[in-house]
Amino acid sequence: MNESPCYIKSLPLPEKIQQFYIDSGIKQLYPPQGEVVQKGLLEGKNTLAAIPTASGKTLLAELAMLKHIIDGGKALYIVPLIALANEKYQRFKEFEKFGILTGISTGELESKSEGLGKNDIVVCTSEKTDSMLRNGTQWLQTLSIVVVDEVHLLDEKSRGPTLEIVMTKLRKIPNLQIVALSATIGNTQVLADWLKAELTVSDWRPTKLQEGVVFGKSMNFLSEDPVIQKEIVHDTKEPAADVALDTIKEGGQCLVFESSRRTCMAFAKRFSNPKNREHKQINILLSQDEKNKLAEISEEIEYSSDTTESNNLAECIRNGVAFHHAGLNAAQRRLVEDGFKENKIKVISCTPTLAAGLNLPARRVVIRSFLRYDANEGNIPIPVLDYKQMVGRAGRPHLDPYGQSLLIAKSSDKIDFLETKYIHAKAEDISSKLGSEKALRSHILAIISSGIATSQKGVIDFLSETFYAHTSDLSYFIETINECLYFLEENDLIVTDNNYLQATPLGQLVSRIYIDPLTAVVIVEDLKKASQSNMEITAFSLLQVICKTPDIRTLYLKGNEYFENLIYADDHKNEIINFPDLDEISEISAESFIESIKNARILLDWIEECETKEIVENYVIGEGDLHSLSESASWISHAVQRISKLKGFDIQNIFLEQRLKYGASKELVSLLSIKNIGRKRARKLYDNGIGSVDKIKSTPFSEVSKLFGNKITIKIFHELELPIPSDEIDTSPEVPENNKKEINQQKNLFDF
Ligand SMILES: Nc1ncnc2c1ncn2[C@@H]1O[C@H](COP(=O)(O)OP(=O)(O)OP(=O)(O)O)[C@@H](O)[C@H]1O
Repeated sequence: MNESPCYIKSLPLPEKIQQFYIDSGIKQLYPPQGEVVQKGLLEGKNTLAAIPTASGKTLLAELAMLKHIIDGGKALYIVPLIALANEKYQRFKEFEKFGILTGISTGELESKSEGLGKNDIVVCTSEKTDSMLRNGTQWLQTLSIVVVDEVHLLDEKSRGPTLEIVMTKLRKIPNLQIVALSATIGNTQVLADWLKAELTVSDWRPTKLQEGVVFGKSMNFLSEDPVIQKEIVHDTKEPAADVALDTIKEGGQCLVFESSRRTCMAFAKRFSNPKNREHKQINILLSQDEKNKLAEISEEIEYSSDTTESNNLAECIRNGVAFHHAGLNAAQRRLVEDGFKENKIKVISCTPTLAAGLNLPARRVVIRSFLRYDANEGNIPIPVLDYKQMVGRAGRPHLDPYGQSLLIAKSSDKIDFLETKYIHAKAEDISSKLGSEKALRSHILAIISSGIATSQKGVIDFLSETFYAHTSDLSYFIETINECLYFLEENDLIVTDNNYLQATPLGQLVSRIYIDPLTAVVIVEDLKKASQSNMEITAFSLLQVICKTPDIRTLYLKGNEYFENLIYADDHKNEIINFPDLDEISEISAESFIESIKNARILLDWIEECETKEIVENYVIGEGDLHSLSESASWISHAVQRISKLKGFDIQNIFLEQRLKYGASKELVSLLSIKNIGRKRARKLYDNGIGSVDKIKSTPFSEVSKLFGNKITIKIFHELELPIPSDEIDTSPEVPENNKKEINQQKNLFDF
């Protein structure tokens, strides 16, 4: 391979684009980037780049996409997470100055999103891409390049199969170039063979990474030859805290990875307790200016919510350490991430979700425990791939001379173990997770519904092109495919006529609205039963059906919640459509029934306008949990409505979809259609006799502004195209306090 440097100036791109990169400090490509270009990235060749975090994968994608667009093509950039989609979208929007348009879509799983096609680059999650493919979105067929970010996530049980199917479908577009970006994994060559791609594997990084183990008062960087040892000056009796303090002292930032939410918050709390040594020492290390900046973030966190967890987070940040996990609401997560990016927050105690993609580099990364809890297997060691993703966050390009990562050894004999198990270990092979019936049934229905396959052979032929088929035994696969076809036919989702397969109207709907066929089966069964009986269907009845479906990631039962919810279920027997005989069913089924009761109760409280603080504290859940539960329930309630209509069930519309989205009662639904009105403002309007959009239209500006102040009222009047008295414009008093909280609340809800 040619080792000579590859300059931006030498790339086949217009001068103004070359200059854009040079002005941003990128004059020449990093060696692995150069290798990828040399192997044909800009000549349209399929490419698999398996190179470490922060070594410039995004730049490769940009160069390839720009080349296509200059030549009249169109690009799709697929990401695994919404947060990552936003990050990439913001970046690609910088190309607007060259007349290159970027669009983003992460939600609305039933829409064709034809409007997105006007863009040159579209950033989407794999689920959104799959839904557009199912709905026959035309512009997808005009793509000339697809970039798949974090392609190693093919290995992930919940989302990998969708990514795999999306890639298999997209590969059928003629002359499409696929650029797949991956972390370093074991079987890159196998993946490259599947993609018919040129492969570049490298462990080169722009900033060197020293990987080590802490034992006692000593940091031992074992990846170095000779091994580098460094004594830790601080002494809090907590090695991870000592390393964090040492990092701050050196002017750096530190990420501390914990294995659970509980330990993640506990670590941050120890730092924030004025009685503890950690806090005393961090207090000395931070300057007054730094403390002021932390206090500002802390105030914003307090503003974003009034839950105890939010107050705890605010308190921790005020005292120098943040925590970050999926239970936080979206505004809080963003405040912590931005605070860290801006170098205001020096230490984040986090769960591994933070390592999954977002560009949050730190001088040091500490992994406090290499164990992770698994519901089936108990505490198990994390995979090397996850370890590499976490430690890969260490070292900020252009800012740090090197990055350092540290595992904690609790005893001296663990040092060798950790060295072999992680530091010198190669990441595992990835494997397809498409082989299960759960993963396959939804995609098989979609293939049939969209006409990709019209026979069993057609289904098998299509699936023979997947990564699963490329790497596994087909006979077992075919058996599972046949079981799925049987399931779909049994449940009226497909029909077979002389070997000709066709989706029924129900099957077509299920595929388009993007739900698991089993979800549809549960809904149909329960709605049928309900419509045949005389029972009164309440919001709780439908919420319980929704919470039984496999598309809802329910919140688990804790402690003695089983019995408490069993009693509740018994008291509300009349409202439950399908009350199983708990003595006759398995323990697991009984538990999941009771779990559906708990989750339905949470959602009922939400749509009955209980305060968020009250809900999260009563059920001991995070705000983020509540929002993702209500978001997914809102999506399934849409499915309930559509299926009910299609099948002609006589179920009264109780507006669950909108109510779940905003957490509001039925009488507020019409007000919630206005952009700046959420649950609290709608309630205020309603209680003041302004209970509908028409009523707002007939209410004087001054009356509405008494409730919300001028600024918000102007926004509402603007949206409704109502005249605003000229003397009211911009003489506004500030928005009342709880309304500000509501703004954040709404933002969060749309953010998942
Ligand atoms: N050839 C280069 N010369 C100088 N800086 C570069 C070069 N390539 C990329 N960078 C810079 O390095 C940083 C990391 O690059 P980038 O975000 O593309 O990495 P990545 O591999 O996509 O990271 P991650 O896996 O974390 O998403 C960015 O600030 C980028 O501008």
